Amino acid sequence: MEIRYSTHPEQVKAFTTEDIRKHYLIEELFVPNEIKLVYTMEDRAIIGGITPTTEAISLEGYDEIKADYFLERREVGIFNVGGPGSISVDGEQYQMENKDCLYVGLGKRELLFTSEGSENPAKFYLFSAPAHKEYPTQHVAFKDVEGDRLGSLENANDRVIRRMIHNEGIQSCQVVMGMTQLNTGSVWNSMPTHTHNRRMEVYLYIDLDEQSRMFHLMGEPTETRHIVMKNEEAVISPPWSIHCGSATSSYTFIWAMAGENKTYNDMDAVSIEQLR
Ligand SMILES: O=C[C@H](O)[C@@H](O)CC(=O)C(=O)O
Ligand SMILES: [Zn+2]
Repeated sequence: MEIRYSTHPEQVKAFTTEDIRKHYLIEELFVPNEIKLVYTMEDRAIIGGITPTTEAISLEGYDEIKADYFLERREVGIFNVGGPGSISVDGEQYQMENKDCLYVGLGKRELLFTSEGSENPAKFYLFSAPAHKEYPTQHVAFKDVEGDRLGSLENANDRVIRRMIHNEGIQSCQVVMGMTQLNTGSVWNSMPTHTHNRRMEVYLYIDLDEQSRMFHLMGEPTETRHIVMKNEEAVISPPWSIHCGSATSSYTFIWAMAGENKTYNDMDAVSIEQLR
């Protein structure tokens, strides 16, 4: 498990491109037959990728969290961004098609991740946060969530947002999670942008082709920086940072938050005049 410390906005003013990437960008999440985990001190979230091939992969406790099993003091939201697979939670089997979501609460001991085939393996994306109460395990199939239309083609941000783990959906202690899909010809997400000092957020960009790049924007509204990202990379947004971006093609992203509250609308809107 890799550890990422928190950063102060004053530090970021002097960051080089390499510094920014080292602190916020998460590359190579989906390595065949491996578990990749990044523990960020921002709200103690753990971001992960699990890519089983021929054998099942078990998610266990780690010394970094001094836990005998992963969910001893945590909850986790999971999306499958690869081929079909399944997750077994204390013996209960959940089928996970592409873009399906599973929430697993505090206290579940055995988590086994399996791919249906090794040529097109499942890619399980994880977002975990500390939890103090058990909520039931819940699966939501992508096809069963209609979603809401946001933006417009004129503004190059025509998109569909699906909220899976949130106040009116799957219940959790801290984790709020969902997926936004940009329609063809649209490239901008989350603009006009916002911060939410109550919650950190992570974006995982998917469905970008090999030659496309995301120009993700971060930083204080008056000190913006950008990170050039590829398909299947994630980026950590500290609570004080904006998080939005534009890519060279349309794409999908999974957003995940944890912190002080679970109120999706609790955002501090940033007007376009404020941005520097
Ligand atoms: O705090 C909420 C998040 O940044 C995202 O949900 C924004 C988003 O999905 C979008 O604009 O499409
Ligand atoms: Zn946000």
